Amino acid sequence: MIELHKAGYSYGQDAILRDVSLQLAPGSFHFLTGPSGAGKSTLLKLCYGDLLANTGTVKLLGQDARDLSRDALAKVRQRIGVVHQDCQFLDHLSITQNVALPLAVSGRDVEAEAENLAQLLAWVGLSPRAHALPPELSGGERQRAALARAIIMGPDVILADEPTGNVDWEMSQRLLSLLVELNKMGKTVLIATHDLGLIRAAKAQVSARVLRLAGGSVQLAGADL
Ligand SMILES: Nc1ncnc2c1ncn2[C@@H]1O[C@H](COP(=O)(O)OP(=O)(O)OP(=O)(O)O)[C@@H](O)[C@H]1O
Repeated sequence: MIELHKAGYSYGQDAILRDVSLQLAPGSFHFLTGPSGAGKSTLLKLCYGDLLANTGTVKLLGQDARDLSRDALAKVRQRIGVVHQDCQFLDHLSITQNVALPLAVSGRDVEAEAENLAQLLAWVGLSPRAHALPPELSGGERQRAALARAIIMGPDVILADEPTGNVDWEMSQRLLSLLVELNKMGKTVLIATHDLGLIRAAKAQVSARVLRLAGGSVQLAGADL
C-alpha cells in the first residue's frame, strides 16, 4: 500500500503539491491525469521516496517515508518498479544488460537470472533486440525495455510516468495490455498520463480509478473518463 495524507511538496518557494491524499491499495489500478506542470511526476516521486513531502505524510508499504534509513528505502524501492518518463539507459550496455542493472545493483547474481531475463524480454516482445544498444531502439522498444527494467526485481507496485508518451496508438495498446496483465497478476499499477484514449481503452479491460491532479490536490475524475 502507498498512502499519502495531506501531502505537500514545494520546489523552493513554488508549492506544486498542496494537499494530496490518496491510497493505492494492493492490486488496484489507477490513472493520474492533470494539466502539464500540475505535478504528476512530482507526485510519483513522492510515491517511491525519490522526494520527501514537505508537509503531510507519505507511507510507502506501511512505513513513513521520513523514517526510512537509506538501506530501508532501498529495500522498499525494490518493491516499487518505476517506468520513468524519459526512459534513460546506459548507452554502452545492451538492452539485456540495462534491464539486468537493478539485479546487479542489488548484488544478485545476474548470470543465475539469465533465464528469467530472457523470459522477461520475450514477454515484452524484445527478444530479437536483446543484444541491441539503447540508441538503436525505437521509442516503443525503449518504453518496453523500461517496463522490463522496472519489473525485473518482481515489485508489488508499478508506477509509470507517461509510459505511452512517444509511441503510436498500436504500441500504446501493447504497453497498456502489459500493464493490465501485471495488474491481473496482483500488482498495483499507477499510470500518469495525458492520454485520455488510453484511459478509456483501459477501462474496457480493467477496473481503474482515474485521479485528476490540479491546483495541488487530487480528486477522483468524472465518470465520463
Ligand atoms: N527539480 C525541479 N526544480 C524546480 N522545479 C521543478 C523541478 N521539477 C519540476 N519542477 C516544476 O514543478 C512543476 C510540476 O512538474 P511535474 O514534472 O511534476 O509536472 P507534470 O504534471 O508531471 O508535468 P508534465 O505533464 O508536463 O510531465 C512544473 O512547474 C515544473 O517546472
